[in-house]
Amino acid sequence: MISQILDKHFAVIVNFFEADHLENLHCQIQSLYDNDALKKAAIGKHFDEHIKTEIRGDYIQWINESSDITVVQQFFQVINHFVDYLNRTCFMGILHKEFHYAVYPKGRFYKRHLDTFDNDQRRKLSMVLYLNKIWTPKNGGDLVVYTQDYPQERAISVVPKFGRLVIFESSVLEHEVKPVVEGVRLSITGWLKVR
Ligand SMILES: O=C(O)CCC(=O)C(=O)O
Ligand SMILES: [Fe+2]
Repeated sequence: MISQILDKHFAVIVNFFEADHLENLHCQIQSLYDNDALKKAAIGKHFDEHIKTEIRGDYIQWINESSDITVVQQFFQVINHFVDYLNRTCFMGILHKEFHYAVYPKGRFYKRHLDTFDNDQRRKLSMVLYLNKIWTPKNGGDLVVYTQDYPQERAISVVPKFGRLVIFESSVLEHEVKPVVEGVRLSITGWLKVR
């Protein structure tokens, strides 16, 4: 997996989280959505930040390690273990992380973009964990990652199936979320950061 990230800047992993943990995370995000607890996502950083539904239409809620919700604590235990591993074996120097729940209702998308900002390059790895119980290509909402294969880029589509974890280099790979055709697309998205 690590060699895939280093070679191709990109990896798709299953079984990173245990089945009952995924189940609990699914219930948590579903109930937040059902209770209208998520906010429209913005674009940019600080003074640049604004909401633009024509670029990005998801609803989010940031989560953090000091949460008193057990499933969230467990989530960060797995992430911390992974960060330790990356820092020990690949000397990645990851010091910080940020994660949020994300929900894309029908018709919503996120146009092609990079996860780093002009005024902030600290994001090293992007991670997306999909939490849709039933999802087929007909539901839409594919993640499309644009690889930089010379001489022509390649578009790789990932169907956001339950339990899949996508990891890619934040400053290297442009990507987009295709419009959701049917259903509600649930995920946790986050970044491992240096400094
Ligand atoms: O949900 C996904 O598949 C990707 C989301 C994304 O690109 C982002 O939030 O920056
Ligand atoms: Fe992104």
